[in-house]
Amino acid sequence: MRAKLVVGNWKMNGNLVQNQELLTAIIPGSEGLRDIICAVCVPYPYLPAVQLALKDTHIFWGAQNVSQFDLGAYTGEVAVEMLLDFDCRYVIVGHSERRSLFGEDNHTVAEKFKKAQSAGLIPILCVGETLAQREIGETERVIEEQLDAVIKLTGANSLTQSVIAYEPVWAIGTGRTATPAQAQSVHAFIRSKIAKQNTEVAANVQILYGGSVKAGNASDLFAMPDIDGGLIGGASLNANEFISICSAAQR
Ligand SMILES: O=C(CO)COP(=O)(O)O
Repeated sequence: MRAKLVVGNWKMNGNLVQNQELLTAIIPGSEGLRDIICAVCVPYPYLPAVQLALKDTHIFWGAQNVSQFDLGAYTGEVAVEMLLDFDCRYVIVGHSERRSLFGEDNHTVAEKFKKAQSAGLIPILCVGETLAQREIGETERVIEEQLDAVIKLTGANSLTQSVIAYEPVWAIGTGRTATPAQAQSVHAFIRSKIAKQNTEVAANVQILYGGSVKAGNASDLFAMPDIDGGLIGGASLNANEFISICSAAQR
């Protein structure tokens, strides 16, 4: 049985004071949660403060990106070893904002995935199609290419120690959510694709949905058989919303 997982992606938001307020409100709310894993992925500079705030709680933390390179002359980059210094458990790789705004292609994302995993971090691999791609019937092809780049570099077995997040680009920050049936259909496609290589890995890998998840639509999404939780953007910045979404993921 796969555990449900809800991850907040704070994106480039917050400051020291606001983050502390947010976590102070989330922590007590998280204490009553059962059978679900919660985490927040925060901007790099706040990792020490977030680690300090969360270290004795049930909430895990992580980063939103990582370098594909080893330590060295890469100005402005952050290496996996640095994330380990702050006990990160998760790192998001290949978010659509990184792909579209910062030029990360499938191969770069796969390298980041591999680097994170070889250091013992759990990569959260984001995949998803744009509206234009969906409208011309390319959804499965796009997602297949995104997954294949990782499988080619690391092997399908590596997906056991990872999380996949299906985030349709047209649903991110738009208030437009994929219907539970639309999301389920893509999640089932992802799982069946992995099953062709390894049925056990396919049965165990957590596949999250992301894109305008709110307290009001989370239960219907999480009730779908192949949706194992959510990757939450905007709503993760509001403690009540985030805790409600986590509660909706409880069995
Ligand atoms: O991109 C997302 C999470 O990574 C989703 O963002 P929103 O929940 O704000 O749509």
